[in-house]
Amino acid sequence: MADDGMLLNFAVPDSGLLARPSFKGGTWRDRLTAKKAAQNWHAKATARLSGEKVPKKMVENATDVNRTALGPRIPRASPSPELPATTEDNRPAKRARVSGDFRPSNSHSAVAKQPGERQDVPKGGKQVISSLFTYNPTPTTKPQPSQHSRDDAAVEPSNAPLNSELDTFTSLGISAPLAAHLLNKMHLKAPTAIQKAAIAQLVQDDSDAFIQAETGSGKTLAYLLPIVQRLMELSANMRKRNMDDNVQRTSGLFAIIMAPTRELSKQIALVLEKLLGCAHWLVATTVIGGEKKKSEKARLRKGINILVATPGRLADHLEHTEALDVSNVRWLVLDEGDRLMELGFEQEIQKIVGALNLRMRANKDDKLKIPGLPEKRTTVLCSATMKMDVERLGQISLKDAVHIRADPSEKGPESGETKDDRSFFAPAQLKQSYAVVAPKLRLVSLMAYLKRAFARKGSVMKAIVFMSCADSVDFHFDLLTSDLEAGPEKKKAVDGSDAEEASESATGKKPKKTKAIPQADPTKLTVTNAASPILCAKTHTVTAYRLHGSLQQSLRTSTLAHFAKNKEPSILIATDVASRGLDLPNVDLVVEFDPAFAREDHLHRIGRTARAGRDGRACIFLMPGCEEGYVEILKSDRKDIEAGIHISRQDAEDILHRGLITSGVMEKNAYMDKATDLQLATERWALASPFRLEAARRAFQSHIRAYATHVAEERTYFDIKSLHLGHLAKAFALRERPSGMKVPGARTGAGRNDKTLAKVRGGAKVDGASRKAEPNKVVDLDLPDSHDTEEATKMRKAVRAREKFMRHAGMASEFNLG
Ligand SMILES: Nc1ncnc2c1ncn2[C@@H]1O[C@H](COP(=O)(O)OP(=O)(O)OP(=O)(O)O)[C@@H](O)[C@H]1O
Repeated sequence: MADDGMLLNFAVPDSGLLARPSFKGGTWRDRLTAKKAAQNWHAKATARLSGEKVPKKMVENATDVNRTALGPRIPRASPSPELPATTEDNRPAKRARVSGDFRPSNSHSAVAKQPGERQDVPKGGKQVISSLFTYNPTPTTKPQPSQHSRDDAAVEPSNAPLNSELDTFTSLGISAPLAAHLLNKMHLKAPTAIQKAAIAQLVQDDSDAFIQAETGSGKTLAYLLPIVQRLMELSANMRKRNMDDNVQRTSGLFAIIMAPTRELSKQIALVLEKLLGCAHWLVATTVIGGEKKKSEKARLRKGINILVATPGRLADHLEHTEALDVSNVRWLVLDEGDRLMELGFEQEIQKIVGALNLRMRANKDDKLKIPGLPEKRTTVLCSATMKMDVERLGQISLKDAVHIRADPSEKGPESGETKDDRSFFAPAQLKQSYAVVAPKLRLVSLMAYLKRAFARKGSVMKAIVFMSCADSVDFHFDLLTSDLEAGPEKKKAVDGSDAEEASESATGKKPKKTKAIPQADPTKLTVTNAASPILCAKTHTVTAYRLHGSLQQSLRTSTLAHFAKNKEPSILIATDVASRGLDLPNVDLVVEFDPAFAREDHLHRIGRTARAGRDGRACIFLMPGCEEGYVEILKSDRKDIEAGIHISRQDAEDILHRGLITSGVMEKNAYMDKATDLQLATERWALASPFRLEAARRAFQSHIRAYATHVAEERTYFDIKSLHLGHLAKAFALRERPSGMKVPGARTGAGRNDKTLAKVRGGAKVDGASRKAEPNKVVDLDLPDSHDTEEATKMRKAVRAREKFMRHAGMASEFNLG
């Protein structure tokens, strides 16, 4: 609104217009914005009064500043005594506009009703439209100038293949045909450091082994290659003795590889299949659940030599499938041992190890049938960490194990450092950064960050964004794959369509123009990939994918396969179901939008990039305040932090500016307008459909619950009582007060009701004057008691709480227990 009309009413004192008003209260940014607005207004008024033409830019600036200051938070100039006040100027500064009608009366507002827009506001529901840039907590830490001075060239990758001519697969005892197959078919020239150590040991020795190495260092081949090599030797032995031609599928089951999730098992099976290309007489299969047991049984009956399994399903088959003969098993691998324990597979593993021991003893004569079959079984345990539960797993499964590490000079259990999981580091070449972003700015900052990342084709091919819960993944996926500018009548073509249609759009084919179905739920779980209009650039499209445990297994598998194969820029929004062991090619960037529940999870997440010596970037979003302390954890990720490697920092302003202001613009604060517009567009988008609104509320609530499940020792950084729920709601495009939020069909747990959020805060009112939480009140979320001192108890409780949270949030199958 132009101010011109109002100025006509002003009486101008002789002294000329204006003793400059003073600006008090708010942050320096608020005061600066208000001061600029007043300066513009002052210059304009003076020009008008002296009959000069007002430059157009000045008018725009004044309007822009007002718009940015949408919310009433901008401290108004104290009315000058010389200034006859208008009604507008006399209006007391309000913190936020709260009204039954969610439309602000302010005509400057960018929230004016859009044509065709639905106003899905609950009857009598309060809407809060506040400015994005006011009342934000200020960061407690400042960036160090040196934090931006990382010398990339000096960093040697820590998980790359070795480059000495002496380090070849054959020099480690791998046969020439297998080494040739590795080179010609799998394009692997030299082993990585962990492969060198593990292959040399396992090819010639039958001792048990504990393999510990960082992410992306090639652990899978480190244990698969020796097994395949030894089985090929068995075959050669049989040929020599003129027995059968080779080892046949009916010769027996020789190796079992256990992994905690179905995805990981499938991935291992794929690598194994490639490896067996040079020994086609060896047969491998998987038993991992999610498939009919009958067909698994049929495969087992036909005979297999190597089995990849999840513990639950394997234990089941051992009990119920007669055809599964494990008397010849001489290699047992427990991959991701710490995860196996975390997910509560201890009992199953105990059962399996017990059954293997029993049947091996009972069938000792069988080895005569297969000359060269080792007397004893070799058990290999792989884990990134050496936590107490891994020790327990070692006790169950290993005997006199050799500790294999990439760098043998590192200290191990023999040095008495068994419980030190600080021996698990991020790859040296991984560039880490953190973004300090206030809760209200989180959503727009994420979009700006991703926009910038994908702006230039090729700068980022693939990115993974980690979120804390499935509901949040669904909400963000839906948002990123929607056209925020289009009204509901121009709904995205993939809304309401099935997965195949979505896949087509992802493969570059034109999306089918399906008719918008008004009642179709756009959040429905059959669509797991679609183009992301907000991230697409003129030169390329960006496809967004979602992945979490509430999706059907078949959909999860196809989504991962699709993401892995996609040669165009793409982004996977996922829960921790994608954090462990998954080897997705060309992931250049990992964004931890919600920090992980524990340091190890965080290391596994960022380990999805910078694999096998390749470059990679990772960025974690932290909120100002106690979360900034998490930087200490980030520093502990790095072995090389003392060597001058820095973790760079970005603030929300940088992110918004870089992501939203493209061409050589202009005013310093233009990003505020853009961010405000974007935020308002997301809010309108959420309001336009009851499904979206519900999904946004559900995502918000699940996010808060997930927030409460950080492991006890990290809860100083993630203190749920310090969360500003009202601000955080804005990051889910919500205009409602969290206290009154109702989610029909929310995945609530037993005994939970709509007051959950208030309870999270220790019974304090969520909004309004009594916002402060009562510090000593116990958080009522069925969470672990934070007063425990014993580490083991803490960990167990945290895991139990997390499992409980998942159950309550309807994510029981998050990890696909096999
Ligand atoms: N010798 C090698 N040379 C080049 N690339 C390799 C080599 N060995 C493995 N790789 C590649 O490295 C990547 C990571 O391998 P793998 O998944 O086995 O790592 P990992 O150590 O198990 O990682 P995580 O701990 O994340 O599970 C794979 O893409 C694999 O093909």
